[in-house]
Amino acid sequence: MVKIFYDKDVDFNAVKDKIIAVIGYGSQGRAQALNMKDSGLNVVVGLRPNGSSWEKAKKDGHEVMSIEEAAEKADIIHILIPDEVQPAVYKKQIEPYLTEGKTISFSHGYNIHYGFIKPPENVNITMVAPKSPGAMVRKTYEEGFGVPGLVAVERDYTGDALQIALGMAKGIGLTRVGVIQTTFKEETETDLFGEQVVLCGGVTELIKAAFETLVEAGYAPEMAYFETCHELKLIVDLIYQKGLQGMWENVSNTAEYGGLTRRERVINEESRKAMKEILKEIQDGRFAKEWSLEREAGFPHLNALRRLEKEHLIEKVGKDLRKMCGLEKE
Ligand SMILES: NC(=O)C1=CN([C@@H]2O[C@H](COP(=O)(O)OP(=O)(O)OC[C@H]3O[C@@H](n4cnc5c(N)ncnc54)[C@H](OP(=O)(O)O)[C@@H]3O)[C@@H](O)[C@H]2O)C=CC1
Ligand SMILES: CC[C@](O)(C(C)=O)C(=O)O
Ligand SMILES: [Mg+2]
Ligand SMILES: [Mg+2]
Repeated sequence: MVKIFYDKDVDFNAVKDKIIAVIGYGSQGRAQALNMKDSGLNVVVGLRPNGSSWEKAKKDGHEVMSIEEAAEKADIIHILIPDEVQPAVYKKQIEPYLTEGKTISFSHGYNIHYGFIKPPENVNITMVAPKSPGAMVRKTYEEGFGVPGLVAVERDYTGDALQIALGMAKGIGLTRVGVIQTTFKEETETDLFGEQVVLCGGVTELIKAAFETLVEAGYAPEMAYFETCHELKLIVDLIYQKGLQGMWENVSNTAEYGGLTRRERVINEESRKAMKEILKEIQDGRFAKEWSLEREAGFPHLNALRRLEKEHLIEKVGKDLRKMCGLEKE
């Protein structure tokens, strides 16, 4: 049984007198720093002085300083820069200031789990991870609610590491919805699997394959776009709000029968085997090693794949149709 924490289970005692340095001001950094500050916590933001985030964070009213200064000043150093740059920034700009009893905190277990960051023995290692992109973390907080989240403790040096992680989770607004206690290993492996197989990898390839099938068969790309991409949101919203059952109840009986009888021809034993292989690569560290090598080489594969994705017909058609629907400007 998972343990879930709500607002009523958590207080700010472990964090209220501490300085929390949010390192990075991107998707998660901005949302989490603003939410914790608005919740009354002592937040400073650590950034590289020549980067574009500096002015943004200043404009949002934060006390902004270099990463080294923030790491030195803070009791809790919450690292919210991209996973692939964290090890180098940590080693040079954070580790020298990570003194006894401090807490190093993450929103993804990746670098700790795969050993790319190895903090000293005399600090806490914690995780507070919203289960949502940053924009939603901020938007729902401002609306008085929040998004669900995870907390984990990899090392409890001070004896109150869980209370520190939970205090931060409350400040971010996550305990308004519910925060599950997990481990760095479980969060890392399930997060990577989810984004590779369903959320980012699986769904985009499914959309593209279905779009290409219709276009190759002579159907208008605009029709193909609406059918294989645009309407997906409506279906996902139904599943999100009412579960699979609620979705089936809301589509036509024809769609229900066709979907239930055909889906295993698309996602079948072969796909399940591929999912198991992908999970194995995540579990045994092959994916992490590949991603590190890709970064060291200057992202050649990622850049080529980005270019191909950008040039796909679905992107050109989609842009025009999203403009038509008032979803995208310019
Ligand atoms: N994106 C999401 O919604 C989610 C992310 N996470 C996790 O949260 C963490 C942060 O991810 P995310 O918010 O996407 O990150 P972003 O890519 O949005 O981070 C951008 C920030 O990192 C700074 N930055 C980038 N490179 C460097 C560098 N070399 N040195 C110093 N600062 C740098 C940028 O500063 P500058 O302006 O100076 O370039 C900017 O402030 C990751 O661990 C991720 O896995 C977890 C859940 C969801
Ligand atoms: C789904 C992608 C994600 O895992 C996320 C927003 O949770 C990420 O790494 O960005
Ligand atoms: Mg995720
Ligand atoms: Mg992720």
